[in-house]
This record gives sequence, structure tokens and C-alpha cells, in this order.
Amino acid sequence: MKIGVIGGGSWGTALAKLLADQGHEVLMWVHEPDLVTSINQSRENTTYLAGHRLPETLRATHDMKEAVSDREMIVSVPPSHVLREVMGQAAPYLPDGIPIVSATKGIENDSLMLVSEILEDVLAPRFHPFLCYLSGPSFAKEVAAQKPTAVTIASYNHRLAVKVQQVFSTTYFRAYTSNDVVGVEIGGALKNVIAIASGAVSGMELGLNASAGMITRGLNEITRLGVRMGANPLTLTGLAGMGDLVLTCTGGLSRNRTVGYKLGQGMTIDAILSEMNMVAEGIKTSRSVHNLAEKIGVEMPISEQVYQVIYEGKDTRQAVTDLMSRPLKAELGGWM
Ligand SMILES: NC(=O)C1=CN([C@@H]2O[C@H](COP(=O)(O)OP(=O)(O)OC[C@H]3O[C@@H](n4cnc5c(N)ncnc54)[C@H](OP(=O)(O)O)[C@@H]3O)[C@@H](O)[C@H]2O)C=CC1
Ligand SMILES: O=C(CO)COP(=O)(O)O
Repeated sequence: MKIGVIGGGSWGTALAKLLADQGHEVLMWVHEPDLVTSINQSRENTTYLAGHRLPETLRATHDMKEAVSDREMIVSVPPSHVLREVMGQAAPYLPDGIPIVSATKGIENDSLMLVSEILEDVLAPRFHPFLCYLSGPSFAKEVAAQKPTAVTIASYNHRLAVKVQQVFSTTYFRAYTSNDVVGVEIGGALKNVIAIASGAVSGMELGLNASAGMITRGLNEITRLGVRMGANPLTLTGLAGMGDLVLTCTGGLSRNRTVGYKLGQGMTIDAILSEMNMVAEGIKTSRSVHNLAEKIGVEMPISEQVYQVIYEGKDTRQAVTDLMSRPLKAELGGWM
């Protein structure tokens, strides 16, 4: 197939490589023109996925029209804060009737829209039946190294999900289908916020009990939000929920966990960001969740503490004290 991948960060490059390794002809739209030249000449994305040789079947371009026109499938992978702008640029060139696979995780700051809502806002209604969402525990570096990985592909259009499942699946990359778009998206966006909390727990050296408690209570509040927004709670026990939450909260490769770890060690968010060239979606998502939870009346205590630490300069130890001293309650209260 001729496939266009929009976004040349680590995840876009890893997915482009996965598809190109299977013999598909992949054209990857990259934001920074200098990086385009470097990828095409050196066969490596030294900025975002260093150390992985990219196959000849993968080529980079900065020309959106070239990347999108004449393709048989599109994979959309920009960070969530530029998704609207980037897919807005792609929209005029999108061929009709081809699968559009989104792999971005996040919730937009001002609109509080999920990725699916942003795409439905930016793209004309005729494209909506061709949208699907790939999510789950999948560090780009491990996929690029062809390590076994399982993900979920969600769509309201089951036949489309099955078709895309077949395109992506290989001996080391196994995709499952789901019709729960909201559940898959909430899982992927919220796990990044909880991963910051989990990293902070490790950074403060609060022990393994605290880490396990943070992950489990994190899943509880993710599920509470998901159910309130129409998700199937069981989706959140799956790959895009618990699977990605466990990976990101415990895996040393996680950018979000690393941000939390450094916060827990006492660094300021500004100092942490000045050292990073990659996105940690949980930072912006914590702000969206703060506003969304208030708007729809869902209690999200861990996400709220992450928001206060990042945006209000709250001390991470005070955040833990505040979480531990909340009123006592039943474990499954709020969503069962
Ligand atoms: N990395 C991973 O392991 C995984 C990531 N994801 C998700 O994939 C999405 C993309 O993340 P990821 O690939 O990791 O990102 P990276 O942090 O690796 O790269 C950031 C990307 O954003 C681009 N960018 C920055 N500003 C702009 C802009 N104004 N317009 C267009 N592009 C811009 C950068 O391009 P440039 O430098 O050329 O400006 C770069 O390609 C996120 O939602 C993330 O949560 C999901 C699963 C796994
Ligand atoms: O989403 C991811 C793995 O599934 C990547 O997580 P980080 O963005 O925290 O690195």
C-alpha cells in the first residue's frame, strides 16, 4: 500500500518504520525541513528515534500535499497540541474513502476535546466513517527494535478496524479491535497524567506500596471519567487502559514518568522542560483534565494534584499528604 504518515516524532517514525518494514511504500510528513533532509540522507531519524535504520521503502517530506495525496491509508501522529493545525493542513489533500488512523494521545486544552472530536471537527463528515484510533502499551523505541507489542485499534466502523488491524499486525506487533473509541482514547490520554504522579512517587522514594496504590487508584479515576463520558469500563482494564497505564507508570522509557520523577526529586517544571526535546502529553492533559473534571463533575484527585504541582507550583510531598488525608470511602465508589 501507499501510506502517508503525518508526524515525524518518535512514534510517527516507529509506526512508519513498522509499515515500511512490511514492504509498504511510506511517505512521512516531517515538521522540520532540516530533519527531512537528514532522514532521507542518513536513513535515520537522529532527533527522535536514533539508532534505528529506516528502510528504503520509507521516505520523508515536508510537502503536505505530497505526503497525503494519492495515498491508500493515512496515519496521523502529531502531538495533541498541534493536531488541529497539522490535520487542518492535511485536510484539503486527503483522498476520499481511505483509512485514517490516529495514534495521538491527549485532550485539547481549550476545547477539552478528545482526539476523535478534534479530528471530526477538522475533517469533513465524509471522512468520519474512515477514522480509527490506535493506542496501547507501545514505546516507540521497542516497536522500532521489533520487540513484541500488543495494541488496540478502535473504530465505530468495525470493518475498518479489522482492515487496519490486518495492515498493522506482524509477527511482533499484534493489534486487537474495539468499538469503544471513547474508552480507548480516555485510557491513552489519562495514563500520561497518572504516569507523572507515579514518577513523582518514585522520585520521592516513597516505596513500592505507594507506586502500586498510585497505579490502581489512577485506574479507578480514569475509569470514573471514562464511564461518565460513555466508555465501557472493561475497555479500561484492557491494553489501552491498564496496559498502557502499567507500561507508562513503571517503564523507564516513559517521558511522562520521567517528568514526574524529576518533579519528585525537587526540579521545577520549567527546568525539566528546558532539558526535553520530546513531548510529555500528560503535562498539557493534566490541565485539560482539571477543567474537564470540573465541567462534568467527576472527582479526579490524583490528576488534580498533578495539575496543582505543574501549574500552581505545589510541593509534591504536600500533594501526597493531601491525597492521603482525603475523606475515607468505598473502593469502587463513583462508578460502580
Ligand atoms: N513516543 C512514543 O513512544 C509514543 C507516543 N505516542 C503519542 O504520539 C504522539 C506524538 O508523540 P511523539 O512522536 O512521541 O513525539 P516526539 O516528542 O517524539 O516528537 C514531537 C514531534 O512534534 C513535532 N512538532 C513540534 N511542534 C510542531 C508543530 N508546531 N507542528 C507540527 N509538528 C510539530 C516535532 O517536529 P519537529 O521537531 O520537526 O518540529 C516532532 O515530530 C503523542 O500524542 C504521544 O503521546 C503514542 C504511543 C507511543
Ligand atoms: O504512550 C506511550 C507508550 O504507550 C509513550 O509514553 P511516554 O509519552 O510517557 O513516553
